Amino acid sequence: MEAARALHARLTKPAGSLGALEELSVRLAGLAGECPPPLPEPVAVAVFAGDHGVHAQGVSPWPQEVTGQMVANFLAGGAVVNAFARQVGASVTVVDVGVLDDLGWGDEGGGSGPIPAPRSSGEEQRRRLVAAKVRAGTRDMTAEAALTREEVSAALEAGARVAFKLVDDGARALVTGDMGIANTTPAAALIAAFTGADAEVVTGRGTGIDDYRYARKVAVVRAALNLHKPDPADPVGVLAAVGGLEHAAIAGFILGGASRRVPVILDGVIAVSAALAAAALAPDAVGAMVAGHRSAEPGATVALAHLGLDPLIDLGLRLGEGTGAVLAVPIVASAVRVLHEVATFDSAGVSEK
Ligand SMILES: Cc1cc2ncn([C@H]3O[C@H](COP(=O)(O)O)[C@@H](O)[C@H]3O)c2cc1C
Ligand SMILES: O=C(O)c1cccnc1
Repeated sequence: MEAARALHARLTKPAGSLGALEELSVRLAGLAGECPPPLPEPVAVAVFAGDHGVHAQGVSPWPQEVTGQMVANFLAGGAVVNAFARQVGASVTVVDVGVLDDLGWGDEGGGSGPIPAPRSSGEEQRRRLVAAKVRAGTRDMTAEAALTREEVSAALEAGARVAFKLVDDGARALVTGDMGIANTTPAAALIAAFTGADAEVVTGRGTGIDDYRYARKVAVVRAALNLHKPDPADPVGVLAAVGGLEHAAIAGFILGGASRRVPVILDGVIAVSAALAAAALAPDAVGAMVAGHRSAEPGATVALAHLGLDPLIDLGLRLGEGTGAVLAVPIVASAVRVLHEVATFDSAGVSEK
């Protein structure tokens, strides 16, 4: 990091003129342990999918089968995250850690299902399904713990395994994605549990709900927290009480990437709620996290502040899937490219002030 700061001071630009990109490139040099750090490419997006027992409480206007249907859409290349990933040349891996439907591809574990025919886009995209279902959806956290500790461990390990495989296959930046109808509810509960913020402050409208349903959602988050009183010093216990399988898997994915010293670009509120769990398990993992964007969900801002991360972009997105994080990829790559390619005052013969 010292070497990166010293190099920045010699590049042909006023010191500090690249704002947040300078500190980002310094952090990435620290993560890699070398200056300049490797360019963060190729990029691999992993979309973790799961369903939620708390859906029964009326917290989302969408039917649960949309989760499995969207998995098929990701594999066909037709979701927003596919379009954005094509724009930056990223692969898309879909990981079933907890979808209610069996997706028709069996769950023998580790295999990859048949990929539907690509949509008619000229650009190629590597897409793959990883079958790693821990359980067909969580339990309703307002009645009992959403998961057992063993199920949380299995999901954490599934996420870490995906990170290892993607890095072994060459990825030099990982992007978190999520799909799971009702998953903004456990995300809010996780953020409240880890930061101590009130349920009302961290709960948002998710896919878009009216005032009646919103009041109900806040009450559901509050009821789950009151029932389980999760201890933030026990992150596996917090994930078991009020988490989701995709939340736990994303936490494992972050830890897997961090342990390989590869940057993990975080998407929206589901990702940052999972990042709080990852940070509670291994505080050093924050060094590998890059906050891709600020989700419109209020809990995301609370979680980012707790992690001490500033988001790179703020476009009012509230979709998930990894979309906001994929949009940040060119910014992360540009920050690193500066350290590789920009001339110094000496080499370019530019006068200093
Ligand atoms: C068609 C569709 C595509 C999506 N892609 C991401 N989400 C996002 O919305 C869901 C969370 O919002 P809530 O908690 O309000 O249910 C998650 O599946 C999330 O990934 C989608 C939602 C829908 C309906
Ligand atoms: O920020 C997100 O990831 C998000 C927001 C709303 C709905 N689904 C996801």
